[in-house]
Amino acid sequence: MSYPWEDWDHITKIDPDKDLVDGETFEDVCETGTDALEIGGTLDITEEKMERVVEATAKYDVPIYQEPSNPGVVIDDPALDGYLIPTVFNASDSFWITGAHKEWVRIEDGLDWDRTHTEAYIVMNPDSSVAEYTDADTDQSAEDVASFARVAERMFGQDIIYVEYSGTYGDPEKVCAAHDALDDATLFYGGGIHDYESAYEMGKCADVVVVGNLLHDKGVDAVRETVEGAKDATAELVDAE
Ligand SMILES: CC(C)=CCC/C(C)=C/CC/C(C)=C/CC/C(C)=C/COP(=O)(O)OP(=O)(O)O
Ligand SMILES: O=P(O)(O)OC[C@@H](O)CO
Ligand SMILES: [Mg+2]
Repeated sequence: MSYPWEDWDHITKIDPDKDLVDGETFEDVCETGTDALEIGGTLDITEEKMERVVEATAKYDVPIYQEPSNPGVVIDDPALDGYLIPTVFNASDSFWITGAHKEWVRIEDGLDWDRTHTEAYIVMNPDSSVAEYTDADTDQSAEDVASFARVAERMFGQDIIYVEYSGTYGDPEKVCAAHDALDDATLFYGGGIHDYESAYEMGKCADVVVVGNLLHDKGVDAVRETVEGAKDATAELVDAE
């Protein structure tokens, strides 16, 4: 089975609760060269806010995925290419590993399984909302992170492993360790990517870099730089093969 994210280098994550920089549009976001849009955030997300972003981005070429932070915000919109459903491997509360998923399946009849995929998160920034929200155990060495990644791929059949430092730049050694532990699964990295260099450095370790806050704080020119960094990192890895 092949999946679209196997060809991606860069995702822009849009938080429906936050505004774009003044004067910028969703068309500008779609023209940054990013490979996909992921729409989601942890706090204060509603169906209405989700719908607004999907509507504004649907007419452009970039694929759009919803990343719901709880079952109550999932929207049924044909414009979505799919759903990327988190499961947090280092959550202390099993609700964030399988519990929310069970509730979702229980309340929702007729889930579109072909468009539904999971992301195996390893949450690493103790100060992020997502770490607090899921009560994640973020004290993980490179070896721990690599082992979680291997468990996710080999024992739980996950196609996407996501090392998440939301809000802060992570430790490339840990991200590279996760990458080395994987055979075929795709490694996403997100957290604190803010310029060409940071995208390039993490792009050397992860298959896909995810850029979030930068879009809302600095805007599309800054995001475009990170697209270039991520793409250059991949191109060099391919050349070296
Ligand atoms: C079963 C369904 C439909 C949903 C459950 C999904 C789960 C387990 C969610 C756990 C939390 C999670 C991993 C959410 C993904 C979104 C995310 C990481 C957003 C970024 O969060 P922060 O940057 O920390 O938050 P803010 O930007 O909102 O402060
Ligand atoms: O907002 P930033 O720090 O770029 O993180 C991106 C993403 O991984 C958040 O889920
Ligand atoms: Mg955020």
